[in-house]
Amino acid sequence: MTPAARLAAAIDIVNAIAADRRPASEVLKEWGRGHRFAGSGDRAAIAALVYDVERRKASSAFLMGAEEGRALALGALKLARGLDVAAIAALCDGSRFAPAPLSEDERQRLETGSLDGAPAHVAGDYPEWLDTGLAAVFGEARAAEGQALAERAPLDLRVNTLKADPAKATEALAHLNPSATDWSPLALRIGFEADGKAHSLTAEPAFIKGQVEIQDEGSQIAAILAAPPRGGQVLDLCAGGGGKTLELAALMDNAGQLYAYDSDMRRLAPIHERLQRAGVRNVQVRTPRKAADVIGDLEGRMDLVLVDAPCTGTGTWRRNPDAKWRIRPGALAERQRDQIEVLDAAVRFVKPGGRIAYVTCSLLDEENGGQIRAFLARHPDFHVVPVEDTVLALGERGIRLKQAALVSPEGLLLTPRRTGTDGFFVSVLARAA
Ligand SMILES: C[S@@+](CC[C@H](N)C(=O)[O-])C[C@H]1O[C@@H](n2cnc3c(N)ncnc32)[C@H](O)[C@@H]1O
Repeated sequence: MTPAARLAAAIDIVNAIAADRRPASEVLKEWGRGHRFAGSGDRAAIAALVYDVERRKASSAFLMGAEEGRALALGALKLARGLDVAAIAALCDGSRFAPAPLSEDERQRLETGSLDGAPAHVAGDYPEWLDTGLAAVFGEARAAEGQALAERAPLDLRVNTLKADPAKATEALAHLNPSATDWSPLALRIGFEADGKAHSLTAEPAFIKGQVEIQDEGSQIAAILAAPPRGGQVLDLCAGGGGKTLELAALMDNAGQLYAYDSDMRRLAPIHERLQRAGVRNVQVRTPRKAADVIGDLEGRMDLVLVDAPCTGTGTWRRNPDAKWRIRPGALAERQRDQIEVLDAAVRFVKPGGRIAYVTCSLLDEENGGQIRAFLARHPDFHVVPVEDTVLALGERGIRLKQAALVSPEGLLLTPRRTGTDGFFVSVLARAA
C-alpha cells in the first residue's frame, strides 16, 4: 500500500472506532481480516497512525475545526508527527486509494492554525469531565501533564536478575540500542522506531530465555518501593498476569515465600508460564475456587501485602491512547468501590508491624490519596510510611526520584512529564507492631 492509501485506511478506522465506541485494537484486527491484501508492514504502519490520531484527538479537532476522522488524522499528522502542509498535501493527492486533496480551509488551518486559547482539556488531549480531577492534582500543569501522556511510550524492559544482569542483557540486545534509565537499576529502555511501529521483543532470544521482561519503569519502581523483605512472607493480592510478582521474586532473590492471588482466574492464568521462563522458585500461585477461601491460611502472617489495585489506568494513556476517550464517570466510581474492597481485604493478612504497598496506575486523587485517607480512617492501626523512607529502597536514585515525583502526605506519584514513566501512585502503609 502507498503511504497515501495507508492514511486513507487509518481515516476509515478512526471513524469506525468513534462510531462503535470499541477499542482501537479490535477495530484494527477486524480491518486486517477484511483487507487481506494489506501486508504486515501496512498493518503496523496503519495501526501506528491510528494510535497517533487517538493521542491527539481533542487538539486536532480544535486545530481543524471538525471532529470526523479526516480532520483528526490531518491534525495529528501535524501535531503528533510534525509534518508540514506540503508533506500532508502530498499524502492527499486525490489519486486512487488516497484521501481527497486538501481544501483551502484545511490548508490554511494546517499552515497557520495553533492551539492558542485552547482550554486545558483540549491542549492536554483528555476528556473534559476529567478536568476537575486532574486540576486537583496538577493545577495549572494539567495541560502539560496531558501532553506528556499523549506522547508515544518507549519500550521498557526489566532485567531479570535471576537469570542475567544489566550488562549481559544489554549485550544480548545491543542491536536494539538499549539504554539505562534514570531510576530503576533494573531497567533497559528501547526507543520507538521513527514511524511509531512496535518492536517484536517477544521473539528475541533474551526474552525467550527469561533474561528480560517487558515492564514499564514506573511499574518496576512500584515493586522496588514496596521493598519485599528477602526471606520474608509476601502476598501479591492482585497478581493478574504476574508482572510485579516476577519482579518481587527477583528482588527477594528467590528466597522466602511469595503468594500470588487474583480474584480473576483468567487474568492469573499466564503467570504459570511466565514464572517458569523467569526461573522463579519462591512463588505459590493461589487460584480462586468459587466460595473457597484459598488464601485463608495466610491470615495475620504477611510481612508485606502488595495491592496492585484495579484502577482507571489514567496513568497508562501513552500505551492505550484510545482508552482515554472511552473512560466514563461510572467506571471511576466502580474502580473506587473495588479499591476499597481490596484494601480492606488486604488487612487480615498483614502481621503486626507488617506493611501494605498500595499501587495504582491512576493519576486521580479519588483512586490514590483519597483512598489512603479513607483507609486510615477505617483502620487507625495503620500509618503511612513517609515517602523519604520509602524511596530509600532505591538508594541515591530514590532521593532524586522524590524530587522529580509529585509527593503528597499519602505517597508518591510518577508521571510521564515528571519521571518519564507511566503514571503510577505508590503508598506504603505500616501496621502498628
Ligand atoms: C492492575 S491489575 C494487576 C496487574 C498485575 N499486578 C501486574 O503487575 O501485572 C489489578 C488486578 O486486580 C484484580 N482484582 C480486582 N479486584 C480484586 C479483589 N477483590 N481481590 C483480588 N484481586 C482483585 C483484577 O482481576 C486485576 O487482575
